[in-house]
Amino acid sequence: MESILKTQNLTITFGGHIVLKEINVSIQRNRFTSIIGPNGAGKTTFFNLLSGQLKPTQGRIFFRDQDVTQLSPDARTRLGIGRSFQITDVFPHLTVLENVRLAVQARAGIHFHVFYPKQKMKELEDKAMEWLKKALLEHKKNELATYLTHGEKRKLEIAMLLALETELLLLDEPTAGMSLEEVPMILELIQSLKDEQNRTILLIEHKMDMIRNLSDQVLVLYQSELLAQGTPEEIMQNELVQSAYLGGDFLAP
Ligand SMILES: Nc1ncnc2c1ncn2[C@@H]1O[C@H](COP(=O)(O)OP(=O)(O)OP(=O)(O)O)[C@@H](O)[C@H]1O
Repeated sequence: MESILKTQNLTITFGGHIVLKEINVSIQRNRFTSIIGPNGAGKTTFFNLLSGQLKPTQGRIFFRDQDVTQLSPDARTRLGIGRSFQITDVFPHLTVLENVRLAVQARAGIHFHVFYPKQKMKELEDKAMEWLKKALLEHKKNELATYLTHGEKRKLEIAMLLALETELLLLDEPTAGMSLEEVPMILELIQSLKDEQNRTILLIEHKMDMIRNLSDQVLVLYQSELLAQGTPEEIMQNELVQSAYLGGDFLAP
């Protein structure tokens, strides 16, 4: 199995407090990998290191065998590491389509001009519509982003991420803060991305039951360390994982 991303002894400390300690993982190309663990385990920090928002205290990150440890977030996006946008990155007073079009423009490296040729603008919008369709949000294309429900905003973030056309997608708890009715639509979207089998997806999630059917591989972070990695079945049966979560709802079906 071909690996697309590797970390080597990845470690970060904040003011003497170790948040991640010597994390060694290998992420398989075109596979779906979930990262689970309790609050404060270091999951988001791990993503921040992969996307370049943070630099490690020690250790290295390799993407397609290239050492990217010191590269900026933009340089990593250009190489193919895409991090999901946060709701705060969305322009609230632009429409859904305009937000995605801006991501398409960013990907194409085109800056906005007042006299932008009409035909070119149409091409960008057509491309943006493709991503909106994929994110199951085309019916909201003319809605101002500010009026979307929380779940729809998360779908918009994913549409903007898809518009960057990166090979690796980093999704940080896309269902966080959603109402129960909204969760299935995001799971459906993630499942459809997985079904295309041409992307490598890394997903952070709190609960095992959410990702059991989606994941090829699961990484468990616990108290700053990689506690276990394996298939969902292996993780469910792993004694270390079971004892770490004894009494918690983490392994609940
Ligand atoms: N920039 C920072 N400065 C200081 N401490 C930080 C910083 N970023 C994260 N931490 C600390 O690192 C630890 C891990 O945080 P992180 O957000 O990565 O955990 P998490 O597993 O994503 O948790 P959650 O599931 O609650 O989102 C926490 O104790 C947090 O306070």
